Parts: sequence; C-alpha cells; structure tokens
Amino acid sequence: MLRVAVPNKGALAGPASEMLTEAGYRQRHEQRDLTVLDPANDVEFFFLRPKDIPIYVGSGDVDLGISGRDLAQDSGAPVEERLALGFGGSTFRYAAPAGREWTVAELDGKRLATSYPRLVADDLARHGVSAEVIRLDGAVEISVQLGVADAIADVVGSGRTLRQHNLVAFGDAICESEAVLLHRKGSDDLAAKDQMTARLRGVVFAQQYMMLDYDCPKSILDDAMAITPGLESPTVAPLAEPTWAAVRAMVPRGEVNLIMDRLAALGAKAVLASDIRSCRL
Ligand SMILES: Nc1ncnc2c1ncn2[C@@H]1O[C@H](COP(=O)(O)OP(=O)(O)OP(=O)(O)O)[C@@H](O)[C@H]1O
Ligand SMILES: O=P(O)(O)OC[C@H]1O[C@H](OP(=O)(O)OP(=O)(O)O)[C@H](O)[C@@H]1O
Ligand SMILES: [Mg+2]
Repeated sequence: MLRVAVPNKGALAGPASEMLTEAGYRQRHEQRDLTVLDPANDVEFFFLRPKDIPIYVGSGDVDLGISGRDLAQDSGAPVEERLALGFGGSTFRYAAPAGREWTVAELDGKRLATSYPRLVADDLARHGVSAEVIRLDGAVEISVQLGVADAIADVVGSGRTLRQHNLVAFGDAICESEAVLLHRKGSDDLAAKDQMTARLRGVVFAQQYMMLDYDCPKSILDDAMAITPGLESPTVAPLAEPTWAAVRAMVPRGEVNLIMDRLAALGAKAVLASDIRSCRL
C-alpha cells in the first residue's frame, strides 16, 4: 500500500486535500483525523505538520509527501521534487525595519529571527555573512518590535504581514516556493508513485488551462487558429452551415479573456470557455 503524507494544518492543508480529492483519492472528513485509508486506490494518507513531512519522506517511512519547497530545503532531508503543484506560492525573504535601504551584507553581526534556520544559515554562508540566527516557531514579524532580533527572514505571501509590522523586504528571494510533491532521493520508482504523480499532474495542468469552443466563418479560420493553436493542434469540426466551422482548443487560463476578445473581434461567435477538471496529456 502506498503511504502518502499530506499537510494537516496551515496554508497548504486545504488546497492539498482538495487537489487529492480532485485526483480521485479519499480524504479526511474530520479535521482531527491523522490517517485515512483509501482501499480503492490502495493508498494510506497520513496528515502531518508540513514542516515534518520532508523528514518522513526523507527517512523512507512514507513514499510520497506534499510540503512547501522552502520547508523541504530547510529540512536538509534527502528529498526530491517530483512535481510542482501550483498552490501555496510564496517567496522567502529577508526583512528589516522600513525607512531605509538594507543589504544582506549589513546583516553581519546582527540578530536574525526565523523559523527556517537551515535555509537562512545556508544563504548567509553563500553571502559570507555571519549573523546570529534566532529560531522562532512563528509570528516572526513581531520579533523585531519586541527587541529579540534586528531583522528577520520569513515567508512572504501578499506582503501584508510585513507592512503591518513596518518591515521592508530586501535582497534577492532566498527561495521561490510553492507546494511540491516529494519523494526520497534515489528511492525506487514504484508504479503506484507514478500513478499518483500522473493523476496530480493532470489536475495541476487542468487548473492552468481552459477549454475554448467557438464557431467561425471558414474565411477567418486560419487567423482564429493562430490565436488558439491548442496543445497539438485545435479540433476543427464542420457545421451544418457549410461556410462555418466549429473549433475547440485548450488555452492558458490566464489569457482566456484576452483570447476571447480577439476571437470576437475577428468575427467568431458563441465563444465558450469551460473548466477542465483533469487530463492526461
Ligand atoms: N501567506 C502565505 N501565502 C502563501 N504560502 C504560504 C503562506 N504562509 C505559509 N505559506 C507556505 O505554506 C507552507 C507551510 O507554512 P504554514 O505556515 O502553513 O505552516 P506552519 O507554519 O508549519 O503552520 P502554522 O502556521 O499553522 O503553524 C510553506 O511552504 C509556506 O511557504
Ligand atoms: O505576506 P502575507 O500574505 O501576510 O503572509 C505571510 C505570513 O503568513 C505566514 O504566517 P502564518 O499565518 O503561517 O503564521 P506563522 O507565522 O505562525 O507561521 C508567514 O509565516 C507570514 O507570517
Ligand atoms: Mg506558518
């Protein structure tokens, strides 16, 4: 039976379970459940702290796990990314009191608070900077105003928490993170692991694309197909009206409205966009 670790709390827990449900796996109904058996797919899910998941995957006690790239790097565990999952996007940044420009070199000799001590220590070493790293479990942004640290390194999503605490990010991002599917470095390639990866890849891909259907006069078909080339090539079907054709193509979700505007301007009619739930390419 495949053993898979899923975040039980925090920013990744909800989207990870939703994605697994979309991929056809059974997920917990009760927030406090720590395991769920999915006999139909021969999988057992373990609901663990996102920070602990790379440790379990790296030790080989679970076959696959979902966690953040930043957490995987910080763990130092021997794990590899099988698939980027497209949610839980954040950057990991240095930040210090607003009101002036900061550089990473200025952290030398300073106190730096973080929940990700290994990620930070590695980055400071790369910069040749020697700072005192103070490990905190959370709410790191408050540490400067409370006097525990001079600067911080933490997860930045919208940037709202930094602004609220009068901090400003500086330096290059230490990590561009998102949720990832992890396996142990050098572990055997089981068919069951491949199957879960393929199913999740199908959902990730489906979330990034939409299906577009439209009718267009054959006189503009070449121009319309240039706007919607699809992945391989668009499907073109005849309509009862011989001078018209129906076209179907996948388009990137982020561009769908622009593409619909362009098709409408060209003379396409009945331009319909619909969600794709999953796919195998
Ligand atoms: N505001 C956010 N926006 C986007 N991703 C985030 C945000 N906060 C955390 N993450 C990501 O979620 C992952 C785990 O962080 P999270 O804060 O959910 O776990 P935790 O700190 O262990 O749990 P908790 O905060 O509940 O104690 C990390 O990969 C992080 O990059
Ligand atoms: O840039 P923002 O959108 O404001 O989000 C960033 C904040 O979100 C996370 O905190 P979380 O809620 O996980 O609390 P924690 O600090 O206790 O981990 C992270 O640690 C930052 O504090
Ligand atoms: Mg957190």
